[in-house]
Amino acid sequence: MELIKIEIDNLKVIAKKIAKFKRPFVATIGNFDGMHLYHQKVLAKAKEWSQYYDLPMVVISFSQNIYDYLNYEENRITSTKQKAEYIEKVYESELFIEVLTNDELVNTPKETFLNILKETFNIVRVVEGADFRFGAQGKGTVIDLQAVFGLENVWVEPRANEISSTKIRKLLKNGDKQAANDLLGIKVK
Ligand SMILES: Cc1cc2nc3c(=O)[nH]c(=O)nc-3n(C[C@H](O)[C@H](O)[C@H](O)COP(=O)(O)O)c2cc1C
Ligand SMILES: Nc1ncnc2c1ncn2[C@@H]1O[C@H](COP(=O)(O)OP(=O)(O)OP(=O)(O)O)[C@@H](O)[C@H]1O
Repeated sequence: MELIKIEIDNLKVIAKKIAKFKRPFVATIGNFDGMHLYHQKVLAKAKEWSQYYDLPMVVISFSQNIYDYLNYEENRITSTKQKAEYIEKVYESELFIEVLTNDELVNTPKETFLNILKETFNIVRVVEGADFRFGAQGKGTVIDLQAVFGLENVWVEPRANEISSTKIRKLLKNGDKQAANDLLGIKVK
């Protein structure tokens, strides 16, 4: 698996780095902090589509959770290195992209982000949970993904409210490591 770190406003460099893959991608995008059970569900579906349609898989993540960036906080459970190792080992993804979280990313309108996914990354299928948000102020939703990629090319995993990275961070803050690790793919030591 290749790990590429990019900045969202450097499209020419991104295009150059992606060009060697030649074929369109199945993508999933998100923080995937901790790889909890529903992250695993989303990633497994992306893998399944990648195999079924014979397309390479790309996981797009961010150097920092945008919420943390905006609030000058650091609540990460898992490092990029741990995430990349897990995605390579368990899902054999061809590509892992880490987008630098900066003001340019946060202010990228949803239309621009969609255009980058389609034109620069050559993504044709996307897998996300129902509450996935993207673009400035988190205005983009899975409906926007469906409008651009086609209804049949976007898998929407129903939201299971009992599990989120936010809830797991709270468990860890309260010292309940066992309960957190029961939900996490990448265990906390
Ligand atoms: C280009 C881009 C810009 C974003 N801008 C914001 C933002 O301004 N405010 C915000 O709360 N979240 C923003 N988000 C983050 C999303 O709300 C979301 O946290 C992230 O994409 C992961 O998806 P999920 O946590 O909804 O599953 C942005 C995401 C992307 C990809
Ligand atoms: N409980 C869940 N049920 C279904 N899909 C989920 C669930 N949690 C995350 N996902 C999906 O996994 C992908 C990556 O999610 P991401 O890590 O960005 O957010 P998150 O786990 O909801 O984190 P947070 O709780 O910090 O918002 C997204 O498509 C998201 O919708």
